[in-house]
Amino acid sequence: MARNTGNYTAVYGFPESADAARRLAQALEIPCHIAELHRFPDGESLVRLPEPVERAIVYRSLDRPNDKLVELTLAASVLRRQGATDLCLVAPYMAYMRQDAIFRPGEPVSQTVVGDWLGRCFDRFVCVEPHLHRTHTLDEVFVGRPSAALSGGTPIAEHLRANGVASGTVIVGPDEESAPLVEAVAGPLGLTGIVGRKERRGDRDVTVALPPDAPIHGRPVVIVDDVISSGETIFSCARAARVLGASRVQVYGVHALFGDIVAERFVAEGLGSPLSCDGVPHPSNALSLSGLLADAIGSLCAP
Ligand SMILES: O=P(O)(O)OC[C@H]1O[C@@H](O)[C@H](O)[C@@H]1O
Repeated sequence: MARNTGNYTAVYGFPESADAARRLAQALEIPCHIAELHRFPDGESLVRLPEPVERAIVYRSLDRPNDKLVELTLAASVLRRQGATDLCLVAPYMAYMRQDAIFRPGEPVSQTVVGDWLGRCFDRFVCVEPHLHRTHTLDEVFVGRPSAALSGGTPIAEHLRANGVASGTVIVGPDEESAPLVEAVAGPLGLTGIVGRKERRGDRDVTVALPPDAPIHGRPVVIVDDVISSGETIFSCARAARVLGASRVQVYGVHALFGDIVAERFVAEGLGSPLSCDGVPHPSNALSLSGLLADAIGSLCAP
């Protein structure tokens, strides 16, 4: 049976994530066009999207977001001018979600600012693990716009199943906020899931404590988290798992935001390479989100 495309007739991608945009278009069986980007010597961007359609999916994650936000705004403007009546932004990684409150006087609520901004450009939104903590749903971010916040747990559970996960494996999340992801991985596989307690004192100053009675001794541990950035959360969590006697530690991060120096730390910490989803292009990408995203687009636009 043909997949429900939500009546969207094309996916528009951007050069840095062209392959993932094409995979989504392929899953939906619709064409994919890649935007032409030009960077002027003064740093301004120009976006060209020559193929007009009425209902368009725009695919782009907002890692390293500042230029991308402007370019998405320009892209939406081009598509509207060319007659688009419905624009769905598929941004597997949505930026500025972590500043969802004023933590110190004088700060903005960046999540609200960016939500309002993109809500003026796009009609619908699909994101994966959008770091909704104090804000509980994407409806509060993109007010009045239909949206879907997808769990990265399904592709991780599928990957573990396909690779023959050992029955005694324990799925570990570093903090209470990772509990839904842990459950989405452990539940379908019938595995035990536990979460730790994280204390963050600075960007790279993090300690994760696991419950001392966690049933980890002699068992393989899989740590799962929504984002890996400095890696400190994972490193601390992995150390805690080893102190409790984990027989081996494997790591999955939904969104890999780290560079080479952090990748080397993974090796130095004896963790091997973490695996990530392809929402943010990264050498650790091993899990495709295309099927999950394609299914969500159909449901988001179901009559
Ligand atoms: O510790 P690093 O990798 O810098 O940051 C990632 C962590 O910080 C949190 O916001 C994320 O949910 C994740 O647990």
